Amino acid sequence: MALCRLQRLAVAPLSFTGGATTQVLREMSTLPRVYVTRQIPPEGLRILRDSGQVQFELWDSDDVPVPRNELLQNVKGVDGLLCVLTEKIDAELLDAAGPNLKVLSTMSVGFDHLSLEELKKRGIRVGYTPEVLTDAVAELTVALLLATSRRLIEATHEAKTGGWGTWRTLWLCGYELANSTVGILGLGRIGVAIAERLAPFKVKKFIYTDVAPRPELAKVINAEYVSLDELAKQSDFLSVCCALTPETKEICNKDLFAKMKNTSIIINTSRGGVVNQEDLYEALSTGQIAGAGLDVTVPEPLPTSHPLFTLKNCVILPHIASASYSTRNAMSALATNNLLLGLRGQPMIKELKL
Ligand SMILES: O=C(O)C(=O)CO
Repeated sequence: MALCRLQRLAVAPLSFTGGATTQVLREMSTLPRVYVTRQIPPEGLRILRDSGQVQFELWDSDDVPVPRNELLQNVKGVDGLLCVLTEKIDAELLDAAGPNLKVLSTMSVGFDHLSLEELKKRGIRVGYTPEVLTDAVAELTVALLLATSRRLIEATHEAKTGGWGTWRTLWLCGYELANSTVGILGLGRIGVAIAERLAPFKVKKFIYTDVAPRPELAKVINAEYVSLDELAKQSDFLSVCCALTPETKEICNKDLFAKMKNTSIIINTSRGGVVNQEDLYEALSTGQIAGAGLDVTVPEPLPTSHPLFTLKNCVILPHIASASYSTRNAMSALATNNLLLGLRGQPMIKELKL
């Protein structure tokens, strides 16, 4: 497949080359070898090329992820690996890479695709990309919340397809943020940034839950710490912002939905695995809750035949929360810098404590 060809690049002091010449250069070069699992945005690629620090190979497509078998082949003997969230970095892959692999850098804030235990066991350092995407994710969360609560997708569909009759008193009514209680499940930088953007909509109260109170962050948005039960009971809008861990897997399930108000809306911009989708379908289709806005699902992409797509009160986006040009470039730059620093044995800008 032309799009998915493996591009081999050897960077300065070796100049760009390709094909057989690269092979020769690779044999001659003593520069650390790096594999990049995706055609990352230009800023990161430029840093990698200009560094003169590594020779790298790239899966030269953004449309098709590198097939697992190819990935297992391509990582053999590399010193560094730069991946995105679609690659499962587990024991099999780390074994395939072998003992040279010292640094893994993921172009994501989430790290549920990484087996941290296996990475730690092998002494591999891990970089990731928090903070640079906070604004983009918060912005998209607000957009998704409003699209869901004010039924924007349904409304444009009605307008386009002849459903727009006379002005009607209760047609396409939704729920407003003014005087509402907004609950945040997992209060971190992103939860705070969402609350900061929602506050001017005259939200009455912010509440949150987490494994423990986070007073420093909560103070910024004047949020009250409550139990998960209270979060479900009180929230008019429940924004899921927690990482996917064994503890949070499917934490939004039928027990939680049963405690929510039938006027409440859940928004998930974290990871699909935090929500039990069968239970969500049930809660939405029976009117137990009013709506859901999902930027993340299990699996991704969600098959177009999935029952959630049949529901008018479920707005589904294809995992685009961080998808602005500036943010994706910043993520690629940070991921690349983390990788290069790690390979030099220096502290990364953002490194996971394993
Ligand atoms: O960075 C992540 O973890 C994402 O989900 C994409 O922005």
